[in-house]
Amino acid sequence: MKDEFSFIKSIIPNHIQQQSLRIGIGDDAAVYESDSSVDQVVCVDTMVEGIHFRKDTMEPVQIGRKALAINISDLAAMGATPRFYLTTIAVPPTWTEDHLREIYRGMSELGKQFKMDLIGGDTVSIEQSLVITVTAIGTVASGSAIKRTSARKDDIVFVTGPIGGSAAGFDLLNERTKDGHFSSNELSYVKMHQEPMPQVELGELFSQSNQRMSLNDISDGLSSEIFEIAVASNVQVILNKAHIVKLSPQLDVSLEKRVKWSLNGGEDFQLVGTTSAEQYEVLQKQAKAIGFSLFPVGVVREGKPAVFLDDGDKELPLEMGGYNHFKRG
Ligand SMILES: Nc1ncnc2c1ncn2[C@@H]1O[C@H](COP(=O)(O)OP(=O)(O)O)[C@@H](O)[C@H]1O
Ligand SMILES: Cc1ncc(C[n+]2csc(CCOP(=O)(O)OP(=O)(O)O)c2C)c(N)n1
Ligand SMILES: [Mg+2]
Ligand SMILES: [Mg+2]
Ligand SMILES: [Mg+2]
Repeated sequence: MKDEFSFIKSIIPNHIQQQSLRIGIGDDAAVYESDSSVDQVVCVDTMVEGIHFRKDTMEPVQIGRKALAINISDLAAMGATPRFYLTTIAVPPTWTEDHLREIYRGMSELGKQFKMDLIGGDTVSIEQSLVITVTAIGTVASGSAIKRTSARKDDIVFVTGPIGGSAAGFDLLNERTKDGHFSSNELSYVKMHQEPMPQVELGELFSQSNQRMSLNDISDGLSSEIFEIAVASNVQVILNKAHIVKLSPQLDVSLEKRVKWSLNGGEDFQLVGTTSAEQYEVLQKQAKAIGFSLFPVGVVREGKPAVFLDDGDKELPLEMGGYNHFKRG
């Protein structure tokens, strides 16, 4: 990158999507109108070269897209509608301005899909690895955000799509890199890793339903995300192994590996939630009406917070094997 200021100028969006924006990129801070009928929902997540992506696992356009997607996913997990985002980028000398523009193109394309405006950020230099931090802002009807604390005994535990696909794709990328040859089945998992799709429409459906439910998005792995719900709600969760196998990557590897990907792989960015059996049926119908589906993976019961895996014969306590930044092995 030759010049910070010309770079910033080059990434200013030409069009805005949100009518409430008063001041976007170009002043000391962004300003948007707020509305007392909604609650503001804000989150931030960072992606670091070497930890979340490498040049041989993802194209720059996919890195940008994913940096925004993982934040939109956190908004979806609260039931919010995405509105704005801010992007901070720390750039080492090994990344060209063309690469950076591709990163911003990835963000802008996904942003457009969800009617989000880029309203600010920061650009700095760094010695070694590229770091991208995105702050996302959304809104939800006042008092309707969906929390992790609302699981109750006898709830159904569900996910919104396949799980473990991102980890399977990452394994394939480690084996062959992004330029390797993949069958169309393999490529579908590689894409789950490189281009995860946040489940905004379902999040919105859940918050609009105004029913009791708990919700989380799957960044670290199903086992660890459902454990967070169990702890927050003070309940136990029993996951059904046969159900999880059905949602796991359909690749010619051992069943053990497929289950491990699904439980501990992470970066699926599907939603995991719990709600009463009655409400589950209603939500399933509403989800199908907008082209989505819910998949049952377990049940909630009373007890000291813990997660078990039921293999049909017995219940095994689940070791928390999801991704942990300070326990990578
Ligand atoms: N360094 C930090 N400083 C302040 N809050 C943090 C920090 N890291 C994480 N959090 C907060 O801790 C909670 C859990 O974070 P995290 O596990 O990263 O959530 P998620 O998986 O949804 O991104 C969130 O409320 C997040 O905002
Ligand atoms: C090069 C590389 N190594 C490892 C992974 C796997 N990985 C990195 S971070 C992560 C978990 C999710 O990231 P985190 O920063 O914990 O997101 P958050 O929980 O804050 O949403 C996983 C599975 C990857 N995507 N790329
Ligand atoms: Mg986070
Ligand atoms: Mg989350
Ligand atoms: Mg995490």
